[in-house]
Amino acid sequence: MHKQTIKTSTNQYDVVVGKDIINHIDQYLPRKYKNILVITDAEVHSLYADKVVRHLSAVTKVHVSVVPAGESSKSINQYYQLLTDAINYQLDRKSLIIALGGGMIGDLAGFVASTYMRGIDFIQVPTTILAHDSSVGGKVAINHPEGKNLIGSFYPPQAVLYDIDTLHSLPEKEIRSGYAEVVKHGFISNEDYLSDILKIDLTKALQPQILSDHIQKGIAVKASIVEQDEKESNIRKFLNFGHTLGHAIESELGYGRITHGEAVAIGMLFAIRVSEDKLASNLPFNELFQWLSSNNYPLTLPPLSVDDLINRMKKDKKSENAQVQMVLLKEIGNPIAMNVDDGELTGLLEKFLRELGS
Ligand SMILES: O=C(O)C(=O)C[C@@H](O)[C@H](O)[C@H](O)COP(=O)(O)O
Repeated sequence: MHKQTIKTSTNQYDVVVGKDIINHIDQYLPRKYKNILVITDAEVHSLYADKVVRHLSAVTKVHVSVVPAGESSKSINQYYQLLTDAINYQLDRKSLIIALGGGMIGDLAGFVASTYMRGIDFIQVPTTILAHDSSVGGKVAINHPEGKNLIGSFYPPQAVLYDIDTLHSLPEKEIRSGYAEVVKHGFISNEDYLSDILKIDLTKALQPQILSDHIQKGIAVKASIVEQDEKESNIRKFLNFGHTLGHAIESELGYGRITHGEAVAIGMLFAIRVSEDKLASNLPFNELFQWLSSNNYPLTLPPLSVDDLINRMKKDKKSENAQVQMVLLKEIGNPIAMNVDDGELTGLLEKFLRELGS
């Protein structure tokens, strides 16, 4: 078992990564909670919810709310329904919400916890590779049809309990989605970590030791950034590498048409092309492209309007005065957040989409 404590200027919590955590979840939770709501999705529910409930109901009252799997559940309607559940289950300020699932569940349940009665405790129990990123750092949110994560808050969990046994039942699409964020952590931190990641073949069974090592390194990269800049006034933006176009693609296509990680993968390729153009950076575009393509990431998109994508990018949270800001790389491990003006962006995006054959 590996434990990392995240310490920011305002709070502190542990991220525990290990095996067989779900089967002993009662031992990881403080006894003080008398009423717990587990929020999960239909797929995770069928795999793990019974276990969680069985282990917790011996010590406390437990309710379960299940939402449909997929990004489209990060909606205002689903959020409202969960608040209604919390009221009906008589959760009070001393109650706990457990987010059992991937990034969508962590974001949605965390946002419910951050707003119900002005904020109650929540714990992240991630079950996907992607959640090594989303469960750490306290960003919680739901989507607006106009843009990803536009409604949200910074609301750190009380703990992250990451049972890596859950990762071995993931469908390929989920493995791809999660690994895009692992690759992102490699690009913004260091060359050795990145080249290690790009050696892995996602189409074959992942070796538990390698997977766990990649995840722990990703969490460490994220932790060190979040500890210095929890509210994203500066270096936390670097964690958004690949997300400016990635989020625009997700919302433009309609949430759930492409996974978050698959969209971020395309976004990282674009950010590399922009870095080459604006910073004359020498980055492994071809190597990343090859790796993505041999691991079956979708790299062509249905026809999308460049103007519409740019309008979406302007709604990104990094934008100021309707100016698109992107995270670029001077080199691997050396990111920078830069404004890119509309004219330049149009030309670069048209060229990039042609290059992808979209
Ligand atoms: O934690 C962060 O900060 C990140 O940017 C990590 C991203 O991978 C994650 O998808 C995050 O939720 C995106 O944040 P947003 O502020 O761009 O919505």
